[in-house]
Amino acid sequence: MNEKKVVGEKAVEFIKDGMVVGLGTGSTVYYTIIKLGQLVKEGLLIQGIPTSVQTEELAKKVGIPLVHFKEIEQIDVAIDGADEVDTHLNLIKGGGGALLREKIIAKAAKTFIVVATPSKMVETLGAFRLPVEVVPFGAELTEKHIRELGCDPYLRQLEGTPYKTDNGNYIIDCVFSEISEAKRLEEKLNMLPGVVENGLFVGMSDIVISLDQNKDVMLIKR
Ligand SMILES: O=C(CO)[C@H](O)[C@H](O)COP(=O)(O)O
Repeated sequence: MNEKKVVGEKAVEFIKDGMVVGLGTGSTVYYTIIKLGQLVKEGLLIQGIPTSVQTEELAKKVGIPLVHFKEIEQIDVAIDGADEVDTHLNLIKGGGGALLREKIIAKAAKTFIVVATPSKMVETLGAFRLPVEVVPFGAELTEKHIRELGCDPYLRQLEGTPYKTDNGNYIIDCVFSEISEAKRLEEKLNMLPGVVENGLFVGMSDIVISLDQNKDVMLIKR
């Protein structure tokens, strides 16, 4: 069973004609986007807003019409994956480096749906390294300040050089053994000069689509 495909495709059931849809990034929401492309070919009328260059290219390839922020009044539904989902439906995101655009779009959406295989479901956030997007200027200093919040920070690398996001920034992946106060940490990180955004999504998810112990689709609502 392809779990990512099952949960990813389930999300399209929430999409109706006329909606503006935030399109997330990653290998789970990939299946949502492919399925939406099929439905568009069959006559579904939607407009998409991608959260990354990678998703923009995929959406164009499968024929989902895209729209710019200035042309819309609201985003009806945003669908995205996650790296961890806790029991309060708080998330760590950004494993694919798209956390800033993902958070902007999730925040703007009336309904934010997360597609997550059971391996992403955790009691407490923190086993996955928390991605923090920082501006390149003074990144060494920003990293030092992040370390002072109690984590081991690692500047993300790609082929021997610092990984760059679609926004031209760096990602610092932070090992916190356990994140007990996610909202407080989210705020503390974002108050540091040089930090653009971090991958904690607290109180943002409306629905999480996953699988139960029998591998049946499960909807968890806030
Ligand atoms: O936050 C993300 C990208 O920035 C992804 O949604 C997250 O990494 C999950 O990806 P995948 O579905 O490939 O496991």
